[in-house]
Amino acid sequence: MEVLGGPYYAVAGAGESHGPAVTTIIHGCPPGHRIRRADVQPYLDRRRPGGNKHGTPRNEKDKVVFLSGLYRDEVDVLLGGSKLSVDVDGASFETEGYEDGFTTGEPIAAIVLSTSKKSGDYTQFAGPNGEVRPGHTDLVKYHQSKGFVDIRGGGRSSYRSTISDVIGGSVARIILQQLFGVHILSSISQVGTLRASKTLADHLSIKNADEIVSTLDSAEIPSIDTEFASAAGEAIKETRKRGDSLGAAVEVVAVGVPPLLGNPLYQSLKVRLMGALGGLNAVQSCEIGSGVDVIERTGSANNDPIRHDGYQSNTHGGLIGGITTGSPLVARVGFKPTSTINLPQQSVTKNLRDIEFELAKGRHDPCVGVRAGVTLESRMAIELLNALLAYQASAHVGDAINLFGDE
Ligand SMILES: Cc1cc2nc3c(=O)[nH]c(=O)nc-3n(C[C@H](O)[C@H](O)[C@H](O)COP(=O)(O)O)c2cc1C
Ligand SMILES: C=C(O[C@@H]1CC(C(=O)O)=C[C@@H](OP(=O)(O)O)[C@H]1O)C(=O)O
Repeated sequence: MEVLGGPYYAVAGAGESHGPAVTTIIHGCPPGHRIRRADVQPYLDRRRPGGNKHGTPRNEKDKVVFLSGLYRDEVDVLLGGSKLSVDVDGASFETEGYEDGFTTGEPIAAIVLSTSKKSGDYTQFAGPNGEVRPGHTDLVKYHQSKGFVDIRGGGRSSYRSTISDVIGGSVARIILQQLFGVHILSSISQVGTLRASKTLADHLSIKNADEIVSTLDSAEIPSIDTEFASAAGEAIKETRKRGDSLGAAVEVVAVGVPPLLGNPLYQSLKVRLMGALGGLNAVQSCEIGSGVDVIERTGSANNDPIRHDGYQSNTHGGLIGGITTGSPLVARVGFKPTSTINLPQQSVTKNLRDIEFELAKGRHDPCVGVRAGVTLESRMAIELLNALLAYQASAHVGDAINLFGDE
């Protein structure tokens, strides 16, 4: 089944790039946590298309409406925000979404409408004679679906589907922050051949997290290294003008992570995290801690010294044996250059006739790394909350379970 996280905290999504809406259902959310729509919306604002001049020109507002799973007795506060109206069969129906409530432990559903679609731009890809973009899902999805794939935008394989990741991840990170003060941030560390000279992992702590968040949130290229960010912005602009695209790397770091979460082997937090981050659209690599740099080190240079108060350095990136150590969780994710470009390329039609492919129309990101950070953070939050719930489900065998006091 296509869910993120799980089995304890799981996020299910539905909806194509040019469909009416993207729908999300969160299963397994623990009860009693305050969730305000206004606390989730800023994460969707970071993800939305049209919010960054270095991203796709498609401009969606992506306002979230919560439909279930929240409650409080002050119903005017619970319902104090969004309205939902639908016209069907000549009749109009109106209701309110949830604005501010406490999780009940029951499924949380949310909806985000898609309103800025130019589906006519994609007729080039329709039917058996439709053309195939090298690097996108057009060919494999067409044949896998026996020709019934939605070809508008990237269909279900579009980055638009990650609205669900961000809604599920935002609820998870709000809860992790309420419980343990966890902060999860990301920073672009490479664009093409340009590399940042500062790393987020070296600079982030629980104390300065809010300050770093506000700097990154206001940046066009969200990177802790502002000099690199302005050079990267220029490179993206120039590359887009030439009709081409650029790859990127994004660093994701969580601080305040509780120790001892995660299973040791086949479902280890390392496996899960690498799958969750490495499985995102356009990702080609996912490194933990020092990543590929460890290959050239000796053990004496790579081992993190330990004292009674914890690990003294963090080449391990917060995980040993797939279990959290309490050190920051550190990952570095590598993205390929956007496959949809404005240059001629060799390709085929869906029925495998050779063609010289040229993109007719469409709105695309010239460097996918620019908008990817919030989704990586969200996926990390989902895996962390799932691991926390798994720990609590398995680590207290033998503890008394009482409802009305002592037996
Ligand atoms: C933030 C982000 C934005 C993206 N925007 C585009 C885009 O505008 N055009 C495009 O062709 N691919 C875009 N992609 C990549 C495609 O979704 C992805 O390449 C496609 O689903 C195929 O999956 P794969 O590259 O993982 O094999 C984007 C990816 C991310 C992470
Ligand atoms: C719609 C979003 O980004 C899209 C991601 C995407 C892709 O192939 O992944 C391709 C483009 O799709 P379209 O041409 O349908 O607009 C991007 O704009 C979004 O992030 O919400």
